[in-house]
Amino acid sequence: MKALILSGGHGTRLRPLTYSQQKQLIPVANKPVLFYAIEDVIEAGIHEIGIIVGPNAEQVKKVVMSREWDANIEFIYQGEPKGLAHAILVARDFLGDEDFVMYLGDNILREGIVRHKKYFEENDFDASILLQEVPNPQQFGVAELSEDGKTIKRLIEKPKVPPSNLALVGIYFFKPVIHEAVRNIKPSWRNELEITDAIQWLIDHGYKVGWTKVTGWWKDTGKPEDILDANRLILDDIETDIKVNTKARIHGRVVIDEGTEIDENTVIKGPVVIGKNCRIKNAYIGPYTSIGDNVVIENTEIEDSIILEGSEIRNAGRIVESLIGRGVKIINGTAHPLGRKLVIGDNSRLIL
Ligand SMILES: Cc1cn([C@H]2C[C@H](O)[C@@H](COP(=O)(O)OP(=O)(O)O[C@H]3O[C@H](CO)[C@@H](O)[C@H](O)[C@H]3O)O2)c(=O)[nH]c1=O
Repeated sequence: MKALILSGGHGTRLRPLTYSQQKQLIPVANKPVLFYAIEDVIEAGIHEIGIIVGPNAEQVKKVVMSREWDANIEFIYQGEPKGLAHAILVARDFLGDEDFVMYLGDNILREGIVRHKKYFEENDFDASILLQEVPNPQQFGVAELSEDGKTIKRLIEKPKVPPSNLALVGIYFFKPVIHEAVRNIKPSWRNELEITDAIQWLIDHGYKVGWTKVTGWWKDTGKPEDILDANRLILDDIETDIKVNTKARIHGRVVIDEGTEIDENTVIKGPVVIGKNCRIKNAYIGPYTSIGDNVVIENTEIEDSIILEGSEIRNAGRIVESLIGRGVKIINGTAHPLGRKLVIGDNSRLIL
């Protein structure tokens, strides 16, 4: 089996962060979202991975190749994001005539895919999808099951009136017949070749489509709230690992990487992850916070937030539920004229 991981698209719902970086590279608990997908497929014994790349192809390649993987990784250029089924079209040569798992690079699934892969393989399905009950099915592909709940009757992409609350998770298993399906569907109202339509084509043509239910948590990290939520869920599982000497007062599970200096006036209450070479002074770092490499924090309280690498936060009061990009400066200055002095990117959100 091969894997096709999707890391293209524009990530419009995550602007301004996605003006400068591909959305699947945003770190959750200091690890790019995309890495969780790569780790899951390798854990399931798949070592041939194709990664679909789009507008920021070079950036994705650089970040992925900065680490060693127990897999051959090929990058497949999609260009404009014309839909999930379009990604399969452009990956045709890479996929050949093998079964494959398609994994959306912005999805994180706590339990991984081992159990789901086994179910697909043991039941000789032509395709198998993963479903989870959600409170907001309008925002996903939704499945309607047969009366006995055994088979899938219909799949609809982002329905206004959902026939159920069973959302399609962004992980799909396919036999090569999917190539015929993606060649035979037409673009949707949003002008994309939808994977839900391709799977519906399989159902309509008598192919066997199975499904498994996700038991642990699953997150589509398409929006800032989702990234913060994924961060909380991942941090819930971390183990303490402090690689430096510090006199800071530390409670709960905390990870601190090499080269980071934290003074004795700082209080850290886990779960918290702090990267390399940070400087933290007279601060409070509260639960569910992830701090990237080379961050400076002084005289500030931060809780339930993600701070990306190279940012500097001084005398900034209390920061909560925030997603702060790379190289950001938040400083409470004393120079006249006093007041908020802002240099903010397009589509930023400030709640003061
Ligand atoms: C359209 C498109 C997307 N992508 C990447 C970007 C994202 O990492 C990922 C998902 O794309 P999005 O456009 O965000 O898809 P989204 O609206 O969340 O919906 C998809 O993912 C949902 C689950 O997350 C499913 O419930 C939906 O049925 C499915 O259509 O695939 C590509 O690499 N190429 C593309 O052409």
